[in-house]
Amino acid sequence: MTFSTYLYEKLQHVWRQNHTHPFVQELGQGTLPIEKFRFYMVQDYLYLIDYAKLFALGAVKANDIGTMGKFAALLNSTMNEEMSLHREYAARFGISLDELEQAEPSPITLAYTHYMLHAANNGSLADLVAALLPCMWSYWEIGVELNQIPGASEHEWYGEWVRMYSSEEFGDLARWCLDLFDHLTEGKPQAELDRLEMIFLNTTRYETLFWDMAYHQETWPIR
Ligand SMILES: Cc1ncc(CO)c(N)n1
Repeated sequence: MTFSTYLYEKLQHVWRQNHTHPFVQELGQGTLPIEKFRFYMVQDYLYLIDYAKLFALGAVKANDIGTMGKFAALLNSTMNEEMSLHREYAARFGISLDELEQAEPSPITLAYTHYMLHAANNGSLADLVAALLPCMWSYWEIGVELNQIPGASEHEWYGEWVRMYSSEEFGDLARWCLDLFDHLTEGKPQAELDRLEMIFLNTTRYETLFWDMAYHQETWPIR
């Protein structure tokens, strides 16, 4: 069994909380209040800035030219495609570039991105990928699952989100990340696998906390 399959099966009870979260369910049903999605978009833009840095660090930590090139391509497509799509999508919700760039990260956004950057900066390439994998994999799975709800991909406001994350292009990225993780963890000592499992578990949990933060539009309780 690959390490990703092992983690996936072992952590299903945590993993599924992302799928069943009211934010995700209401997004798929098209009933999510627009202000909650608007709040999510701004925080997710801030998230993507640090997420892109993980790809840059992946290029630094890669041990072969092929992997290095792939991380460079991921950095480029996140910075110059996904984020510009995000800006256009945000504009439809009346969110200006200024608002996106001057927004303050919420406590959860800050904790999540800094946790990922800490794992990536201080660990091996496997640590970096363990931090990254739940984000990509769970968004892809959620995208595919929501895309099966009749009308979800054509929804006036949320259809674009569903189409983006259920796309073959996004699926290819998630699959590449999965294969890399399984390759990097093959035959690794148990102590290292245990550390990677903790990182994977924590970023899976942070995904749920991120949906929760958006659903409740949580900012700093202290201004
Ligand atoms: C919080 C979060 N996780 C994962 C993704 C997938 O890119 C995203 N855009 N935002």
